[in-house]
Amino acid sequence: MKIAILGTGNLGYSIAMGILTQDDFKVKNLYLTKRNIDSLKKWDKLPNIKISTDNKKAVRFSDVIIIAVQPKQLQSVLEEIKPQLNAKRHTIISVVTGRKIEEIESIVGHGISIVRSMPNTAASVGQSMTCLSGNEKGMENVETAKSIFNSVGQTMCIDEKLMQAATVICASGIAFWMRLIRATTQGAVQLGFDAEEAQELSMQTALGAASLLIKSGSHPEQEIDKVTTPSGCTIEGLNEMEHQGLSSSLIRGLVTSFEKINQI
Ligand SMILES: NC(=O)C1=CN([C@@H]2O[C@H](COP(=O)(O)OP(=O)(O)OC[C@H]3O[C@@H](n4cnc5c(N)ncnc54)[C@H](OP(=O)(O)O)[C@@H]3O)[C@@H](O)[C@H]2O)C=CC1
Ligand SMILES: O=C(O)[C@@H]1CCC=N1
Repeated sequence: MKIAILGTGNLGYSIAMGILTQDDFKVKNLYLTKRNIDSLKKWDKLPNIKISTDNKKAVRFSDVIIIAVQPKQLQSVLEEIKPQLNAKRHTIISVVTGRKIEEIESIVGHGISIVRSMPNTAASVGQSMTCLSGNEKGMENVETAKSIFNSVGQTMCIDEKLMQAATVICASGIAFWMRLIRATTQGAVQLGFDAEEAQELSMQTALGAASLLIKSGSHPEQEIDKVTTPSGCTIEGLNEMEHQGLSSSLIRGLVTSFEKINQI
């Protein structure tokens, strides 16, 4: 597969990194663009990778076009590449926040296969959660998008109506979970661990909690019941966190983030 990433910034770079560092997924060519390519120079010598400022050339040399520019930059990039697009050959995968499939179609035309996707920066370490939806032609080719994003994590096909919510939960979610890990690290330091140890304890415990749910398929409360000894320290801490609004503040944060995303 020949893939172009137009706009290799934070997210585009994470996707490229994920694709390049896993073993099973074979990419014939990876064409990476941005306007200032200094930050990509170190990849220039790798085989099958092209670094360029030329979006049109990238499209001509690729089958799948991942667009990872800022929302305000999307229109001009689409207008720039439109003359190069071939409905029989190309699939556009947009990771751009808040830009609907119909907005992309209104610029490039209705015959083009379009997949709207929402990965996250954990793609760089093969652990993205990526939501996908597409126009009719895009859904015919959705296996192509799935194969790319399954190579850097897990995928879920969703109704496009849920894409904004998916952005908050999965993409912004990386930042939210980082803050939780940071806060538990700070708590561990206050309880006597040095900073490095504290972060290790916090990270591995977060990974353990997620892994328990993934592997057992159980509900979080079932796992909580196994940890909360009657009159013990866990329930005491948990209840204090809830008195201080832990669940409520998380849910309110998600809803506030969702309200903002609908203005982007
Ligand atoms: N960061 C994240 O975790 C997530 C981001 N998103 C969405 O992904 C998109 C990218 O986000 P993010 O990576 O954070 O943003 P960045 O600003 O880091 O990346 C955008 C990149 O696009 C490049 N660019 C701008 N204009 C052009 C152009 N005309 N041709 C080629 N490249 C161009 C910029 O580089 P240069 O200026 O050198 O051209 C920049 O590297 C956004 O729409 C964002 O909402 C979605 C999910 C998660
Ligand atoms: O913060 C943002 O707006 C983008 C969308 C999700 C992650 N970054």
